[in-house]
Amino acid sequence: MKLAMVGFGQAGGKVVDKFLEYDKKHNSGIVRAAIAVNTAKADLMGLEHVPEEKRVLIGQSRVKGHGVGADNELGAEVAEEDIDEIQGAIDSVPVHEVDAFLIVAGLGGGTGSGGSPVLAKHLQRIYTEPVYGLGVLPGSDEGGIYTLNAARSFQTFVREVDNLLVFDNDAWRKTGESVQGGYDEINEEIVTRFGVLFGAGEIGQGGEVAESVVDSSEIINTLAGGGVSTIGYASETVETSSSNGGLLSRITGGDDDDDLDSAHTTNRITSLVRKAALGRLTLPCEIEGTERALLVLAGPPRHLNRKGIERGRKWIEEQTGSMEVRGGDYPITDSGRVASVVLLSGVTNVPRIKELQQVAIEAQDNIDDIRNESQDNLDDLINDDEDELESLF
Ligand SMILES: Nc1nc2c(ncn2[C@@H]2O[C@H](COP(=O)(O)OP(=O)(O)OP(=O)(O)O)[C@@H](O)[C@H]2O)c(=O)[nH]1
Repeated sequence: MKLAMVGFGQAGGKVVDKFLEYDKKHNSGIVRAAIAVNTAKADLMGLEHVPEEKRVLIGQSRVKGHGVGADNELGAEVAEEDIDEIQGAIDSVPVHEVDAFLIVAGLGGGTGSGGSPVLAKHLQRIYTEPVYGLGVLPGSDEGGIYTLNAARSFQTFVREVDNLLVFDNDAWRKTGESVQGGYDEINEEIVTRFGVLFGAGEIGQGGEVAESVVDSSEIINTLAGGGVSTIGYASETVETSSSNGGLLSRITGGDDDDDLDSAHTTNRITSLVRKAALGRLTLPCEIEGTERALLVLAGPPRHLNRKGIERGRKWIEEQTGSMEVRGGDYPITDSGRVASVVLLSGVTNVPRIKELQQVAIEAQDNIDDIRNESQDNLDDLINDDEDELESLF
């Protein structure tokens, strides 16, 4: 699936930068275009892979390249005022070659949290391609203003996009460690999960044709209908071998050894599907009640089979109660792993979202206290930021 990605704010920019790195490394061809938008000049300068001409600094007249300091109302205003500058960068994207837009942002800050819904609304008005969001929720130790921003942004973002894929930093920080310490690992996790999902169906030249192909339309159909999505992932190392059975032998079957292999392969797949769906999801939730799901099995073709995928698919149907579960494979010949990705779309029973909604309601009452507390933090942040900028120029 070919995407035009827009990283909005610091977290969004870093994740899109990482997607580009992943794309180069795996030759997966999912990032057809990448743009980074920010109010902080230093954040844009810190990116490694997004081309310089695709880095858009907005709000210069308001915040002079220093960021909006977790003020997401200001983030939204600035995005509206400078939407033409963002559109200017999007104008150079061959939109007819992309399957969808993906706007990536941390929902706890100011720029991405406020600006992403504004951009989503704008893109929906101009283009016919679906517009998805990848929203990162803050760690619960980050403070009231981050939670409040996330609560508000989430509500607006989910309304403006065709589907909001969510990653919860809070569920991914290591015990006893603040989330700030571990962004590299977390971003790796995000990119691996979404990379396998979006990479399915994008088989490069000379690649294997999948036995039951997952293509862009299956991903789009699973995400259609809106709401919130989460992703489960599990993988296992497998022995690599040059004696690759290939498509024909997988269809025609083989001798007894092959039957044994095939049973083993089927069992491995079904166990990986369970691990993915029942293990840590990008947004932890009850999987029962999920509206639609997609199962992707990625890895060397000889370690994938239709029977395993079919069993895995049926098992997900039983667990979720959904009648709309798709499944297929994503052959990667030279991979040393078999990975299972489960996309659960339209999830409803999500404790973290209920908590955020509660926060948004309570916050209406004590917004001034939170803002005052955050103003002190903001003053410190701006001082740090200025020191950082001075050292860069
Ligand atoms: N997963 C992940 N989360 C991040 C990263 N950087 C920041 N965050 C999270 O994103 C939120 C802050 O958003 P940022 O993207 O830093 O803020 P911003 O959109 O640039 O807005 P301002 O800095 O307020 O102008 C916090 O909840 C952080 O936990 C990152 O590299 N990876």
